[in-house]
Amino acid sequence: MALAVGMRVLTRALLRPWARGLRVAPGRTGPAAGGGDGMRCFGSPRVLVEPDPAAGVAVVKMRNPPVNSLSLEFLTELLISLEKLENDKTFHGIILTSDCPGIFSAGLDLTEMCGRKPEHYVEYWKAVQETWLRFYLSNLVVIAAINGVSPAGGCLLSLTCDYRVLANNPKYTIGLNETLLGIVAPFWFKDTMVNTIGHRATERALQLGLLFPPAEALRVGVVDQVVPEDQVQSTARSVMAQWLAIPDHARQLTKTLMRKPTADRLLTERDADIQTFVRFICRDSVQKSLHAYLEKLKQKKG
Ligand SMILES: CC/C=C\C/C=C\CCCC/C=C/C(=O)SCCNC(=O)CCNC(=O)[C@H](O)C(C)(C)COP(=O)(O)OP(=O)(O)OC[C@H]1O[C@@H](n2cnc3c(N)ncnc32)[C@H](O)[C@@H]1OP(=O)(O)O
Repeated sequence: MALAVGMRVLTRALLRPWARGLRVAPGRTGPAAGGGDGMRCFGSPRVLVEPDPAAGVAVVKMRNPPVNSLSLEFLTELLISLEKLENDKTFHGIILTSDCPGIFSAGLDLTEMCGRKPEHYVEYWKAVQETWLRFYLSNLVVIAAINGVSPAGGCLLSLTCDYRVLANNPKYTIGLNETLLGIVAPFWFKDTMVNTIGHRATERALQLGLLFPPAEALRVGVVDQVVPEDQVQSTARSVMAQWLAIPDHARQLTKTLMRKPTADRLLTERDADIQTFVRFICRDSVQKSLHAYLEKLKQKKG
């Protein structure tokens, strides 16, 4: 039932004008294309997929410049790429990384949550929920190669992965910083963090809106490994090999066993969660905070 609802959201998204023609954008043969067996890079305007069929792995590169903010279009393209890879028996794992220098993802797109109509907020929030559910419950091994800063929704996306490798650069902070924007991380953001670093550490991190630099992120457990910047991709590949050596069915069932209770909570409260989001985001005080935050980002330049 829940899956059917998810499929409807995805199908509806695919029917949107901007989503048409996104299914395959054939490109150059990928550098990681498995010894020239002819499998090409594919993807969409904002998501580049570099397949390595020999290894059963695809590198999914987010390229929604300037900051990989998770707009409705971008989330839809990410979902389409994920679905395509999941439906292709060649692939057992994906490495999620960024094509935008210094930025993994700036999180949810603030312009999707500012000055729009309630119907838009409903549509956007459904896409955010769907992305979390799909990545969190994916049967594939998903490894985040975090090669840039990763606040809020960017951090959440990495937390849906099975393993996180972060580049050792003090600028590459990661965390759920929603309170700094005057907004609140929803319960499933919080649950995902609790499952990763525990209750007390989450309580502190979320209330203070902490963005952890690499050493701190490793200490608290937000990431699993911190490596020199030029070793992020190779480390993600070695870790992937280790995970793919485990019998797939046993690993998948264990993942489901660990994650399903958390996902079920959102699945059973999905509509209520949308209503809560829309009510919250429509508040004057919240809109003011978000506008002020966006303005601050813009003024930073000048
Ligand atoms: C009871 C409660 C129940 C329910 C809760 C309901 C609702 C709340 C839930 C909402 C959950 C929200 C999750 C989020 O993810 S919110 C987004 C959080 N993100 C951030 O705080 C990051 C903001 N960005 C930055 O800090 C910097 O941009 C960054 C990423 C460090 C990069 O810095 P830099 O390279 O210097 O680039 P600029 O800052 O100059 O940015 C370039 C350009 O991008 C625009 N931009 C940046 N971030 C975003 C964004 N997240 N969304 C949209 N646009 C963004 C920025 O404004 C610049 O635009 P310009 O036009 O000036 O070029």
